[in-house]
Parts: sequence; C-alpha cells; structure tokens
Amino acid sequence: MEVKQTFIEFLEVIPDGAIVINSQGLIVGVNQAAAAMFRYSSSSMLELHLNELLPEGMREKHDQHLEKFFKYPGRRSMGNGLIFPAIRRDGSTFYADIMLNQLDIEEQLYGIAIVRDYTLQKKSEDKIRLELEFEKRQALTDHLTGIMNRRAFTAQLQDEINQLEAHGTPFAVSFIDLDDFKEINDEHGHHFGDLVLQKIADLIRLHSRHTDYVARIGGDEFATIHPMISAEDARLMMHRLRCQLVSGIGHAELPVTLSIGLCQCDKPSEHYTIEGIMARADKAMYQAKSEGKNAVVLTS
Ligand SMILES: Nc1nc2c(ncn2[C@@H]2O[C@H](COP(=O)(O)OP(=O)(O)OP(=O)(O)O)[C@@H](O)[C@H]2O)c(=O)[nH]1
Repeated sequence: MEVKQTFIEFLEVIPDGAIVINSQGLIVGVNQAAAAMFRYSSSSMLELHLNELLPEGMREKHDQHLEKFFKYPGRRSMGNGLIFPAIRRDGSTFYADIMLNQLDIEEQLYGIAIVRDYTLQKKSEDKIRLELEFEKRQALTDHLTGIMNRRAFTAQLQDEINQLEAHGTPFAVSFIDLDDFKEINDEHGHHFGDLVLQKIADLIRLHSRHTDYVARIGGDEFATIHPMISAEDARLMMHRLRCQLVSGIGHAELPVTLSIGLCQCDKPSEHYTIEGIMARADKAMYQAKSEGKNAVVLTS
C-alpha cells in the first residue's frame, strides 16, 4: 500500500527525513532524505516496520506507544523532537531526532515521522556534559592530593548532620594536622613536602572505610567523616593511622607525626552545625598538640 504519490512528492521538498507509516507501523511512504539517512533506497524502505529502524531493546515499548498513538486520534504528537538511537541498514547506529504526528489522508489515519540526524549535536552535547562534570569534580577536589577539598567536605558534613537529625545516624569527624610540617618543608624542600602531603592523603584513605570521606581542608590539615561509627572505633582507626606514620614515610624513612582531634556526633537533640563540629574537632586537635603532639584526642 502506498500513500498518494503527490503527497510523497511534496515530502521531497522537506530538507528533513520524512517517513509515513500506517496504523500497523508499516512504512508506506518515505522521502529521499530519510532513505539516505538510513542508507536504504526509497523503495526498499517501503513495507519495513518503523520498529526495524530502532534498536531491538526499544521495539516493544515503541510498539506500545505506537498503538496508543493510533488508538486515540487527535491526541498530541507522540514525540516532540525525541532523541532515539536509530539503526541504519548496515546495522550501524546514529542518533535521530524524531517527531511523530498524525496525518489524515483521504480519511485514512497515518503517522508521519520527521527525522533529523542528531549525531553531531549529540556528540557536542555529550562533550559539554562531560566537560561540566569534569569542572564540577575539579571544583570539589583538592588538586595536590586528589581527595575532597574543603568545599566538598563541608557539603558532605551538612548531609551527615541532616541524616543524624532525620534518622539518628551517628558519625565521627576528625581534624588531622601534621606536626612540625614547616620543618619538613624547610629541611627537604617544598616539593618533598608536597609528596608527604600526597602520601598522608593516601594513608588516611587506606585507614578509612570505603564509606568514609577524606578531605584536605588546608595546607597541612586534613579532615575525615566516618558515618555510622562508634567513638571507640573511630579512635582506634585514627590510632592505627598515627602508629603507621611514626615508622616513617617515603624513601627517606622520615617519621611524620599527626595530631588528631576527633568529635563524635550522635545526639540529634544537639542541633549540630558545621562550624560547631569543626570547632570541637579543632579544639581536640589543639589539645593533642599541647599535650606533646603525635596523639589522638576524642571529644563529643
Ligand atoms: N609543601 C607544602 N607545604 C605547604 C602547603 N600548604 C601549606 N604548607 C606549609 O605547611 C606549613 C604549616 O605549618 P604550621 O601548621 O603553621 O606549623 P607546623 O610546622 O606544622 O607546626 P605545628 O602545626 O605546630 O605542629 C607551613 O610551612 C606552610 O608553608 C603545600 O601545599 N605544600
């Protein structure tokens, strides 16, 4: 079955691909632009099912949409520029922008799909999306160590406070400051100091669980969040980290020590704030410093 020739001739003046289907989804008219896009000849495209131009995984759902489309004449067009992966005759895929509308020809209901090759736009959209994601990640990452920066850390801390208030989920926060880091820089150079900071970041990660958050929040300052942990387990975790460092770091076997303040947050009624938690952890860390450094002090 073919739709009126004059109508098909009219479709040839449209720069976009045009495919006319009957209510069974069979292609009954096609212009050159559509045939070229799908790499068929116009005649070989006739009597194909529209579904054969779509990936197999989409066909069943598309059939259901098509059935509704013809069942309720006069309803809105099925797709207002929907982007689909489409299949060419040789099996290769491209992105197509497809707009399907109903068409009444001599009291017969048809569907007309206006198709545009969307591959280039899709590529540039994907590129922009990836660039935005990369920039977003960069904005939340400490460039020297690759771990979270202060901005990401405070956002996560706010999430944890919300979780505690909503569900009572406890967490611990540590404030970790290197001891006498200025001396390391002065004796071994700034570049070596950078390597030490990277190594410390790796070690803190290594000693944390994969559900914990590790950040560098200042020059030689790190901080961690440990969701769903008891104060004692958090203290043990930090103790193990501190002990490992004492045995030395890097080729120089340089002992580096840490002063660690730990704050346990497990009372929803406390109405914790980011500033309040950081101030408590910071105070505990300074207590560790004032008691001779290389220590963990726990506060609540
Ligand atoms: N290599 C390197 N050094 C840094 C960086 N950021 C800050 N620093 C140095 O880190 C040192 C921090 O020193 P302080 O925290 O003031 O003091 P400290 O020597 O660690 O002494 P205590 O904290 O009292 O134990 C300073 O010498 C900074 O120049 C960085 O990105 N790389």
